[in-house]
Amino acid sequence: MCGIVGLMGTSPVNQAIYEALTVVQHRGQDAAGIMTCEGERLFLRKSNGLVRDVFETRHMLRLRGNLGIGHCRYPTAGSSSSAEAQPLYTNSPYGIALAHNGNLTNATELRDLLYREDLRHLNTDSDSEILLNVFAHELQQGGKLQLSPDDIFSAVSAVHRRCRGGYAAVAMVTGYGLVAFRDPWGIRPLVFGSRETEHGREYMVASESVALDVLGFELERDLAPGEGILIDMDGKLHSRQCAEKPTTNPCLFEFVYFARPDSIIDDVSVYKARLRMGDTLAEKINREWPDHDIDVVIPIPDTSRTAALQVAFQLGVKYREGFMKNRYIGRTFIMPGQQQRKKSVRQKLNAIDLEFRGKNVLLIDDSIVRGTTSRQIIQMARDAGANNVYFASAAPPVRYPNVYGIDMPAASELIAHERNNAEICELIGADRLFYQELPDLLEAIRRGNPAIKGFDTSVFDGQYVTGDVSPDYLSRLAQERSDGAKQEREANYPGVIDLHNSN
Ligand SMILES: O=P(O)(O)OC[C@H]1O[C@H](OP(=O)(O)OP(=O)(O)O)[C@H](O)[C@@H]1O
Ligand SMILES: NC(=O)CC[C@H](N)C(=O)O
Ligand SMILES: [Mg+2]
Repeated sequence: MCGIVGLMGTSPVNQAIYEALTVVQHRGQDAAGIMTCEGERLFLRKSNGLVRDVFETRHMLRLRGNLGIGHCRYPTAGSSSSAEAQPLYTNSPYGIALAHNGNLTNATELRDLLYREDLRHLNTDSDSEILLNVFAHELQQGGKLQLSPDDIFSAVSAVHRRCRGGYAAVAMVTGYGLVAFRDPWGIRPLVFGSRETEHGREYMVASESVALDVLGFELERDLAPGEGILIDMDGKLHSRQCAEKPTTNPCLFEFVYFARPDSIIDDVSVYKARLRMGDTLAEKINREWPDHDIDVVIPIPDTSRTAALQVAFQLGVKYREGFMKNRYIGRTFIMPGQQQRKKSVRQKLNAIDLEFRGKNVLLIDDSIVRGTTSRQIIQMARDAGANNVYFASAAPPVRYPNVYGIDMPAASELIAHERNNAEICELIGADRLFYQELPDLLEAIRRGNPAIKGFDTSVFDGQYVTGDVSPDYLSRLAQERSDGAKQEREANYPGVIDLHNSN
């Protein structure tokens, strides 16, 4: 998914950006980067790895200035090369750096136009480098030595006209300030907030509100779909709706899995939405199986815990933490290869036998995607002596690829693709399987903010809100980015030598 952060401060921002990145680390574990700006100079450190591993003291000392942006990456395009870690930089015009969460669906066409018409050079296969260069080209079109906020917002409008897909972005324009914008469909989340200091007001932009909380910033609001904001070098906030017909379609998977429960997205508390997912899931179980024989409800840590708690409560059954999580193993779903994901589930979770022995257990997970977790966990529950193992997912079956920032490019890798409940149940080895209904999931989220009319429901129903995702596009994507294709590409990849990086 990727986590992004931007900060316009009144004192050096390096440490605050680092801390904010550790708070959005759950969105991307593969690479991290920070770029800061002091006067005319930009400073960059980025590399593969977790935030805590990428930045050593010597790097932090070099990241000078009161303005900066940061990124932690979960790749959905290009390669895993550290050259594609973000922020990305282009010198012309003005010196611009950008960090992006999401995925462009018209990257191929844009790449071609950037070469042929805009005469721009791209050095990586990253779609984020494309987004950066479209923004840079559009800023250059103004041809001004001195930029005004209007010029910056016109460039954001042009980005919206040219780009399709999911994108939330933070950028620095050297000499002008911090810019942030959100795609006109409102797929990817982006919030901003501020805090008062003795030297004036500071602004922070982030993928999730939890980053603002932890850093002591007050959440002002979400960026509206299509909106652009600029915090200029005097610390003044400017904002503008830059899209012609914006709509709000937040990604359902943020609420199901990606976001931290203590975040608020589009005015919906993720925590409360997950509790409501638990309520409706329990209702369904009760409806379909009123005389159930479930002895205990057990969550699969971490993300399912909030929903599981409420399932147990509504069913009137005990809630027990039967699986312990190794706190030093990250999220398995966002790991890059299937082998690593599979191995990490066992390393990450271990059963407490006494909670399983001789019991009928209902395991709850937030979602079943490839089935990597559920298959192994059900076997572990059996090995621990469970009598019957039932399984329930707080999300509906995931049947279609994601093209907006989640690395699920191939339908064939999804366990629910072209399979019915009975077939999935058998494949994961459960005695019974329950899925949340899509209308119930929508309602669980919408109850937090009835003004949200639409959602990006694509992984559940194959409807893509940007309107440009054809069967042809999906089959090309599957060919290029399936686990097998990725493995082969990375093995034969010559690598990109990074132009602007230091060790
Ligand atoms: O069917 P799968 O392909 O296994 O994907 C779904 C699982 O992956 C995620 O867990 P993850 O370990 O990534 O993170 P978590 O600790 O936040 O639950 C999610 O919470 C499910 O448990
Ligand atoms: N998950 C994301 O937001 C990925 C951002 C971008 N497409 C990349 O691959 O780096
Ligand atoms: Mg999980």
